[in-house]
Amino acid sequence: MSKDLEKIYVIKIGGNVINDPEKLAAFLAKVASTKGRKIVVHGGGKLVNQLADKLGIVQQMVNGRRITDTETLELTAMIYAGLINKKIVATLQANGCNAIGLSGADGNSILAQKRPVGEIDFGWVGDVKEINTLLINQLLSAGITPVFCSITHNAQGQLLNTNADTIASTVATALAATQPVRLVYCFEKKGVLADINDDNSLITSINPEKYTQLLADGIVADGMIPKLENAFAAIAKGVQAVTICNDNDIVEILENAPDYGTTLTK
Ligand SMILES: Nc1ncnc2c1ncn2[C@@H]1O[C@H](COP(=O)(O)OP(=O)(O)O)[C@@H](O)[C@H]1O
Ligand SMILES: CC(=O)N[C@@H](CCC(=O)OP(=O)(O)O)C(=O)O
Repeated sequence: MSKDLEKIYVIKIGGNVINDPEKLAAFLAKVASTKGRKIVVHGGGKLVNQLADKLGIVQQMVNGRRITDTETLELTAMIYAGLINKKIVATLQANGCNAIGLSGADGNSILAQKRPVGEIDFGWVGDVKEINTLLINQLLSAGITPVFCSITHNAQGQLLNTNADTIASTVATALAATQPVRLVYCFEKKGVLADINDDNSLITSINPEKYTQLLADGIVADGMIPKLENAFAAIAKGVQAVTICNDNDIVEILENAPDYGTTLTK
């Protein structure tokens, strides 16, 4: 891999920030101002929870992943691939960043397969099989920022719901085979915290051994579990750097300012 290649940033934004219009607008303005090749990834699980509640569709999460029945799949596709994706793209456009919104079906960008039924039947949840790096690289070369939502497809007409942290990790990993990639998970907290209620308890660095301990001690839970699993998978498969940080700090993180966020190490 040539060291001269310009780094690609894969930036994932979390559901709580998406649900706060002011925070989301401020974050996207910062992303738009970032020079170089970048990819945005989003889910929007919090908004789906709120709407499902209003519609009386009971939701169930297991290890941070949504059990996706047919009604839930339709709701998630409408919200992730529709409203949220288009709002993010429109806001990037308003900030002078030419972006294009994609589900995994668009341009066959992310091919997935339905998760096999094991101990738990996750329903229409997709595990990623293949990333169309050719298409992504063509878009990046044309100066366009791809914006991926967390809906994928199986190439047989079936949409699937895939965790957005997994999309970010697998896109970053696929691109890292040929060029340097930096993966940044942005959410509403300062990073991984030793005490979830204390923003001053930032854990600055985590390796797999420390993760095992944090998990056993119940310090990381819920949506932080798939985030960390995906972060470590990316590091193990060649992504240069992975950080979990606050949405407010994205510029500082991309400029490598010290003391921001949690850095993952091998
Ligand atoms: N140790 C921890 N530090 C920070 N957040 C944690 C921790 N353990 C669990 N969490 C939870 O993980 C959530 C992030 O995962 P998730 O709900 O999937 O959000 P996102 O949409 O940002 O991916 C945080 O909002 C927080 O409630
Ligand atoms: C299978 C699965 O769990 N899919 C996720 C996709 C959205 C997501 O990951 O959204 P956040 O990034 O906001 O958490 C879900 O429906 O919640």
